[in-house]
Amino acid sequence: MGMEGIVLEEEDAKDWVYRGEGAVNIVLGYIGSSPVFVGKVLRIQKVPRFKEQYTVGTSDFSVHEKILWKDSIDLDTCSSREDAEHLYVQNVMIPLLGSEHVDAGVRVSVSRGFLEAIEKDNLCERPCWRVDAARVNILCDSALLISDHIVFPDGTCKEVPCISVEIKPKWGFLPCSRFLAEGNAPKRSISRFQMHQALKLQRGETSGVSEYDPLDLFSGSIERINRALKSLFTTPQNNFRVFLNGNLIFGGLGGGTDDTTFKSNEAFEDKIGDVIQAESGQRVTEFLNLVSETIFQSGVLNHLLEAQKRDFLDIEGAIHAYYNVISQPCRVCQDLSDTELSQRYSSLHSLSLDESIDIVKGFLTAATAKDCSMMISFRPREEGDQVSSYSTVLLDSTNQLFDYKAYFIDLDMKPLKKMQYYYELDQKILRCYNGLEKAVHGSPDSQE
Ligand SMILES: O=P(O)(O)O[C@@H]1[C@@H](OP(=O)(O)O)[C@H](OP(=O)(O)O)[C@H](O)[C@H](OP(=O)(O)O)[C@H]1OP(=O)(O)O
Ligand SMILES: Nc1ncnc2c1ncn2[C@@H]1O[C@H](COP(=O)(O)OP(=O)(O)OP(=O)(O)O)[C@@H](O)[C@H]1O
Ligand SMILES: [Zn+2]
Repeated sequence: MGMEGIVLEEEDAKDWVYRGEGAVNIVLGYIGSSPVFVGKVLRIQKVPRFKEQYTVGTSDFSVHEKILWKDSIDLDTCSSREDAEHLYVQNVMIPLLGSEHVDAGVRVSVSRGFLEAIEKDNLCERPCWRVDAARVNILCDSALLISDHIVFPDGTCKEVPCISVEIKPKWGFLPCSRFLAEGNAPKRSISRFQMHQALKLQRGETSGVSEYDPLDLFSGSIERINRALKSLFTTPQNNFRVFLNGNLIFGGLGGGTDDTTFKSNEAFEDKIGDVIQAESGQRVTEFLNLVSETIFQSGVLNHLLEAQKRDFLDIEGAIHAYYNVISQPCRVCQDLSDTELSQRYSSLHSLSLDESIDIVKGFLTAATAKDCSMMISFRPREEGDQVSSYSTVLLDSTNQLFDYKAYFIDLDMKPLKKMQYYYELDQKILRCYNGLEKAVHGSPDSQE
């Protein structure tokens, strides 16, 4: 469907309603009647408030970034950041995740009046802390039109309910790089997500530790997938949300870690009564079974795991390749006084530019896959429904058959300059986790 010639103007803003947002984008659902937009969401870029100037265009891509991605995207010919992001999804992420699970969307032109109206009209819907942090970037001239993953477009005439989950799975594997320092051994046995919880707790970014462990969700075992879902339900943080007919009924809006709007189990049980035909008190369990079964059967996370594994050296290895790529002295090796230690990384520093580029590209691609979310939507099929174009899943215990679809969202390119930050964050997480271990198990030299 061509979007040429279409420009969203100020008066169109009333047809778009707040859906949610992350740190970088705000997402609106469509309630108007234009066939071009029905069943779509609009994803609009934001700009941090503390940043003095709005920016547009691709000036924020560095020379090295342009070289890094040159085989997949010609960043020089991109007219805007949306343009570049769109090509990144199209050329880098879709080949990894499969086009049946990703909609790259199309760009649509927006006027400044439209963006200003969107900013003004949605202020009260947005979480305060998100409003304080960023606003709509009114200098953008386009936004992305993406299919709305929480509705089924070929709406039957009957009112069929639709229930959707949004899961931010995070890192599904343990690193096994030979470049991990000895002191960092916990990384080989404890998930990054669980270790990060300790730091988040210490920094007050969460008030409680999540029970969720991504290794369960990615395990391929139905029991462990189910355990992961139960943990997500108990401690959702920003990793789990549920929508009923497009409305949030469980989890926090706006993506924060700790603004979970707690809804009692009973209220949730009542709300999903139309979709899950189980007795009250059993519906949550059955719903989580349905999601587990779907993840298990569809194998949709296998692709994501493969994409995440493009990081095969871990940041402790990739950081050295990064300094090769930007042709600067390695800050990590510089700080190592011990020559023996820095010898360890000399093999990385003698790699060719192309080899270094491949390592860093793999790392950043994996970073996208470690931070994206997955949306799975379900609608019950009824006796007499025609053959469905969707996959189906059977909920054994209630003998209900559901259409479902699974999509990945938020597949943004991670900036190259974040590499040093990734290295530092990793060190902080380890220091904090090791400190905690000591506190719990006693220091190594304390007598038992
Ligand atoms: O570093 P992490 O694992 O904490 O991930 C960040 C996310 O934090 P969380 O999932 O809550 O732990 C963080 O999410 P929140 O803003 O905390 O919801 C962002 O997704 C961030 O990506 P970006 O800077 O917007 O490109 C994420 O940064 P990246 O590491 O993916 O670049
Ligand atoms: N295609 C879609 N269909 C339905 N809902 C969507 C879609 N895309 C995004 N959303 C909703 O909007 C929210 C914000 O979108 P998104 O995660 O893309 O924002 P972001 O700013 O890029 O996030 P982050 O801070 O993680 O980078 C999502 O959490 C989801 O609830
Ligand atoms: Zn180095």
